[in-house]
Amino acid sequence: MVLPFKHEPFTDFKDDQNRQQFQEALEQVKGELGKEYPLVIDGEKIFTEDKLVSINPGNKEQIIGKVSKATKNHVEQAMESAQRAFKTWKTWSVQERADLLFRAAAIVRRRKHEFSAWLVLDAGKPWDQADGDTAEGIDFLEYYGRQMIELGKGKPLADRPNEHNAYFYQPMGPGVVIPPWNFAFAIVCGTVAAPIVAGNPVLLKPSENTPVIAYKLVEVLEEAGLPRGVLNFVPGDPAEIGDYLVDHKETHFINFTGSRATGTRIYERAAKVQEGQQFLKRVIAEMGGKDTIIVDKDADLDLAADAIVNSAFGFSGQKCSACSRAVIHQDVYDEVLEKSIALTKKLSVGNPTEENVYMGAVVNQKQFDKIKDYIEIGKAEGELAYGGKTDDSTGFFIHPTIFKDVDPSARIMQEEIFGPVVAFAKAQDFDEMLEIANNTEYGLTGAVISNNREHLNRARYDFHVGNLYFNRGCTAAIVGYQPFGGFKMSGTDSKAGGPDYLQHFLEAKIVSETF
Ligand SMILES: NC(=O)c1ccc[n+]([C@@H]2O[C@H](COP(=O)([O-])OP(=O)(O)OC[C@H]3O[C@@H](n4cnc5c(N)ncnc54)[C@H](O)[C@@H]3O)[C@@H](O)[C@H]2O)c1
Ligand SMILES: N[C@@H](CCC=O)C(=O)O
Repeated sequence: MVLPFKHEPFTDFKDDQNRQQFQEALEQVKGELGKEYPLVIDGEKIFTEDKLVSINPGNKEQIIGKVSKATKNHVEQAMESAQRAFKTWKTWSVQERADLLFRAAAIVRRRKHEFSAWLVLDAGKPWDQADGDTAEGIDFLEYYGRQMIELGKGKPLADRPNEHNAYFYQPMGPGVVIPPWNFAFAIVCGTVAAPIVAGNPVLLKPSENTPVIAYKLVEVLEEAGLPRGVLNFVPGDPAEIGDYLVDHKETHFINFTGSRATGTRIYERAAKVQEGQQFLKRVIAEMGGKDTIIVDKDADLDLAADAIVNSAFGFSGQKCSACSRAVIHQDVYDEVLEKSIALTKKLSVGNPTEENVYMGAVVNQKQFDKIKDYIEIGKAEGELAYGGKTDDSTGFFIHPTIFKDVDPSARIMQEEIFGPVVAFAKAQDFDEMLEIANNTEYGLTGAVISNNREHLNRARYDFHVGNLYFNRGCTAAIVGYQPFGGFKMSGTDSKAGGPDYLQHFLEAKIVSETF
């Protein structure tokens, strides 16, 4: 019997034993750094000369792993293997496919700290953030397994005398999964597990920043019994193989999570019907955010400051959901700003392999340079209220940064920075707060801190974001509790971790029999 879904508990790092076990996992993973990893095509491990070299963002000298790079030829072989695998994978019962995900979840759960330790070293995640990432990966496996069992029952239809109508779901065929690096385990897990449990083979091209932890998932699924060819691992240079994967005439779906620029490119290219293509491709594109926390005059101001600071600086703001805009009622603006600065001063920045580090390094030099540029832009657009310090001598460290008195149309209020930078803007009343909150091209997350029920009710419908939170921060959605996905240029609103997600990878079929 499958137990009802409950999210994976987070590790309590106040507990000595948990801390000790996490340290041991870090030591174990450190002993495995620098290894070479293959492509996986049709179950075969293929090592190539050309490699992606993944480094520790907190310690640039440390090589995490060297991962083989797929060429277009490899992608072609992977697609052929996926097509072959589809013939048998689609015949597995939904229960058998779901059981495979449950076994994979059990494997990860048993080695939870090891996976989190890889995230600390490969993605620069502090312990608690890494633990949350691994827990979310387990949740996706558990949740989508249960959802598939449910969908396997089809949907009820009306029948008439001598007529039997059936509504059921079937897989579509092979597709491509293109995840980002910032939830290097959870998002890879979720975006791969969903199409696979639905019966579709996958070509996984992980982010070039975090390919090692993605390979670890491939190993887990193999250990859980996934047949050859159902998951093909094709890391590589996106400039070389990205378009090829998307354009391929046998690619039935592209399950993408990443930036607006890449997502819109994929969306456009996938719309073109290639020679010999016999179906329309589906694109799931979950993209960036420019997320706002509104603080009403009638609000708990300590809660407001805590929500802003943790949503802005958790994982150094490298979340699509991160708060990068705080829009505050003029009557409480100074107080919320002061409280937010006071909380920010207490945050530690350092190498996340150490315990109790709040913020590690940002992911790479490119991201470091980009954030640094935005800090300079911010200095011209508003007043630097706190932070602004950067240091890339050993790793890519950026200190939490607050700008005040920023105009809502300023670049730092409009463009996704994806770093620990938050801009504060003052508003006269709730109408203006909502207007500012909605004045970006994104629509991913948002939060309202208020004790005014009428204002909360208005925000429910007029704050145009896919994930809206009341009296809490705007990050940390949990699978099955807050399905995730945004409006506007934040994407196709797929609601990952929600009850409608698997339908993106299924064809609904009706069979009507007269007798
Ligand atoms: N909405 C969400 O659920 C969500 C979740 C996490 C991250 N994000 C967004 O992701 C972005 C950060 O991730 P990133 O830096 O990895 O994004 P990115 O767009 O640079 O890369 C995402 C993926 O696309 C691949 N890619 C790049 N160019 C490609 C091309 N031409 N064809 C095919 N694939 C290509 C990359 O290799 C990577 O695997 C931020 O904008 C963030 O907001 C969104
Ligand atoms: N689902 C995550 C964000 C994922 C994007 O980076 C959250 O809710 O914070």
